Amino acid sequence: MKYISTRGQMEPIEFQDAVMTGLAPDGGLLLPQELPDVGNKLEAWSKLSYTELAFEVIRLFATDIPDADLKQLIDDSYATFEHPEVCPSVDVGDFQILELFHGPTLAFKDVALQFLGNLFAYILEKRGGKLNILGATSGDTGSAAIHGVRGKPNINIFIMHPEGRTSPLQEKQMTSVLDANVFNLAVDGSFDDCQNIMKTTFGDVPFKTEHSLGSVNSVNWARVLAQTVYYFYAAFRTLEKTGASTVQFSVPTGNFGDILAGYLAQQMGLPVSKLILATNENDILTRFFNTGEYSKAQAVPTISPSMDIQVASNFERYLYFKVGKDAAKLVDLMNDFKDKGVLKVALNETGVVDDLFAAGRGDTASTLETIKRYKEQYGYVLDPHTAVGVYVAEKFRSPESPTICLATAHPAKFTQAIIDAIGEAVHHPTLDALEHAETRCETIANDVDLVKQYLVEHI
Ligand SMILES: Cc1ncc(COP(=O)(O)O)c(C=O)c1O
Ligand SMILES: N[C@@H](CCOP(=O)(O)O)C(=O)O
Repeated sequence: MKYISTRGQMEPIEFQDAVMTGLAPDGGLLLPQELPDVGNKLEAWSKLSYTELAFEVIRLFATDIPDADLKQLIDDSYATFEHPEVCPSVDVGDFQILELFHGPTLAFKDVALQFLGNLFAYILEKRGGKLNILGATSGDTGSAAIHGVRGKPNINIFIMHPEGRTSPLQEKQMTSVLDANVFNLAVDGSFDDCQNIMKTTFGDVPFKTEHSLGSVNSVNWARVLAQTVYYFYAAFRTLEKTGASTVQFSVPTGNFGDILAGYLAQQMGLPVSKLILATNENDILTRFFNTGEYSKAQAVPTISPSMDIQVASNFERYLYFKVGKDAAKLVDLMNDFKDKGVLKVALNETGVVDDLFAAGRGDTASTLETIKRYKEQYGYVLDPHTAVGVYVAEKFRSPESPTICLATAHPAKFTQAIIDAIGEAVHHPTLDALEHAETRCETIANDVDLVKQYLVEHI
């Protein structure tokens, strides 16, 4: 399996090169040349454990890693999860809640980043050399990535977060990791600013090459790939439980990485009838799927801070499929967005961009109300991001197709929102243990050159 850039200006490369490259040199995102059709494998796959399934899915894409090595990488990566099923689903009201928060940092990011951390170490051990990771986070990628690579030889990790715009516990999870290879930078700006600094730095190809920069964000193909696995796993559990022939997924969305993984699973043959895209007040993606217009806005802080994003990195991968894999058309659209702050696609005959998607937004009041209602009716506490997904899913219930709502983080990470919703905090021992932890973090202006200078001084 070889990888190409959405912008068409790169020779195809192998999986391990794709993992180390992160963002393509032409500024595009990497995708496999072809997606495999796995329709005839689904029945056999439905009987596998999570790690067995991860092996079968990932080996179709990681064709330059020997099977025995890949199996070991996967087993090591998911041994750190506290639930034996890795990503279990539970019945809550009308929905299946897919709990993706049983990894070390209590968010869905661990599913891919435990694997990616081990994959980086594996590739560096085989090839030699060093890797300097530059990442941007609105709260969860940062700590999951840091926990995936802390203390690993020949890897440094530099994570930028928007100062004061993550939850206090999310910040503590990152800044309390004191390993010498971990650097936290609090940027005076939004997550979009952090992501822009990251992509601009990667866009300076000589600088990126000289300093061996790599990516842990969903820019990295391996992130999206590892996330496709739980769509298959959860669909199998729900299909066998309900006897339905299709499922729908509701996904709280910011950078469009998680829902893209669902889209790819559907394109590969998983019977998904609908992908319900849910945003908070930062609703560029909801507006796009409902109107065909993807137009820039300033991100505002909300109680689901990890989704406070108005430029969605992986949207470019979806758009590439939407324009029929025509790189030139994709580049024109991305240039429109860069130059005019807006890009437009035509609506179909049913008046939407894509019948596979249904999109909606939840605001602060509806998020708090949903958390409260689910606690009162079902004794289940949703985190604020998951609550946005559940709230929007309620509008798109289907009698034939059961809905799986992705629970992307543990509620204990968002103390204030949970107190505001149900009047008391929920706890998790991993987070309680951080109460008196020492922290280390530097503040920095929203300035690409300053970040580059910081990298040069600390690599
Ligand atoms: C808890 C949580 N939910 C949802 C999201 C949105 O996921 P994505 O950015 O892949 O759309 C994020 C951030 O990525 C997150 O941390
Ligand atoms: N919500 C994310 C933002 C970064 O997304 P990624 O999927 O591209 O890493 C976060 O928690 O940092």
